[in-house]
Amino acid sequence: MSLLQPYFQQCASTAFSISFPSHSFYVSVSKRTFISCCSSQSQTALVDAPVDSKIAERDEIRLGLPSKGRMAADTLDLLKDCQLSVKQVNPRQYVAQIPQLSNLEVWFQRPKDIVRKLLSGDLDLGIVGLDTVSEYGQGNEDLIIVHDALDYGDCRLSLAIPKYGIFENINSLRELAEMPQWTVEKPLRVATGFTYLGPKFMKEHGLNHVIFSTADGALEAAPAMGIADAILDLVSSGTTLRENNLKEIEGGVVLESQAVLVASRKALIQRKGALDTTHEILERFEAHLRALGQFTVTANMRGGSAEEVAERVLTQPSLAGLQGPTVCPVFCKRDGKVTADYYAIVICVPKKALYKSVQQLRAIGGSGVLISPLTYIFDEETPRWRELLSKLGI
Ligand SMILES: Nc1ncnc2c1ncn2[C@@H]1O[C@H](COP(=O)(O)OP(=O)(O)OP(=O)(O)O)[C@@H](O)[C@H]1O
Ligand SMILES: O=P(O)(O)OC[C@H]1O[C@H](OP(=O)(O)OP(=O)(O)O)[C@H](O)[C@@H]1O
Ligand SMILES: [Mg+2]
Repeated sequence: MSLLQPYFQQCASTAFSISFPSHSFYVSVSKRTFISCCSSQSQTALVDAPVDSKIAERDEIRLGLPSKGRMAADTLDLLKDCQLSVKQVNPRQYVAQIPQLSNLEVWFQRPKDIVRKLLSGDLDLGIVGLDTVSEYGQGNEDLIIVHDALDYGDCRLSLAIPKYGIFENINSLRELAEMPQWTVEKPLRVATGFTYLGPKFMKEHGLNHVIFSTADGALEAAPAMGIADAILDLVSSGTTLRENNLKEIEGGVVLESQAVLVASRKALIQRKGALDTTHEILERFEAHLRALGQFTVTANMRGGSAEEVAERVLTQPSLAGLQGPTVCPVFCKRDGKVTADYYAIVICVPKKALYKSVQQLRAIGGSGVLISPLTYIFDEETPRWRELLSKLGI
């Protein structure tokens, strides 16, 4: 099999399509099985592939979280901010609970194993980087991104080349592809840990004379060591590239990544309680993440009526709030009579537009402007939930 290098692609719950360069055929398998997958780069991985239409029986829903590394602490912080604190007795214990979600078990795993275990049916939900889902999920349709922007772990998978030598004047993927140096005998050598996404990207962009090598880390050393011409790796600050005399090129970004909530489609459809639990987690995430970008602004404004004040507020582009301003009379007693000369307005403003909003409020007569943080914004229904139901065909 490794000689023929077939591509294995799960195409249905009970069947796999095995494609060879010239033809393809299907085999039906009726029980859980381990399948060795080979890519065109001879990279071999074991995938615990679920082939039953039924999922493994268990009562708990399992959520996989990164056990260590860059994503681990931020993931626990996000859950805590959503009032879903993970109770872990000690850091070496790999199973934990979230008391607010009684039917859920947390399992700490390495990010790539979270994706593999979602595919094998050993986890139902997971939080990892989109890069990891894309690399290790290999487009498997059982994986569904439930929340695509958890707002941490930002990075991009990007192609980089040396700043010097034959690459000095090469600044785009097109220019790199058009270099006469790359031939069948002497292909462009790319070092990467992304042995699925790398070849796929190159093929899709018409770079045919390319070979890949892989290493577990410090890839940026490969060009200077003479091992590779280019590297394909994650970049966030860009410091590692800079320090190793490498540069990114236009059109060379394979993927923009951040932390995502990912689920097994099969688990959401078949496992009792999985969809409800996912709904709750999604709602809490959405409510928290929406609120993160906003402040509540309260100000007093002199006016003849609530409508007149609202009209004045709505003339300003940064003061529209989520659905419009809340305007309430501020009552005071003057000469024994209760009157409302002032109105309090309450709006949500994007953090980025805070100062502009304060200026606009002042311009229309606002005074005593109070700014408070927002903790959660719960909408009637989150767009991502509707999207998820439609992806599930519900
Ligand atoms: N500068 C960065 N470099 C690498 N990963 C980053 C960076 N910024 C954010 N990330 C995110 O963090 C994840 C990597 O975290 P970590 O290094 O813990 O992963 P890992 O899979 O345990 O790595 P490894 O198995 O190679 O040790 C990436 O998949 C990516 O989503
Ligand atoms: O753009 P930057 O902020 O510099 O980050 C990018 C670097 O960080 C990661 O490496 P990591 O620190 O995980 O080391 P490793 O490659 O040796 O595992 C990644 O593989 C890049 O090398
Ligand atoms: Mg590195």
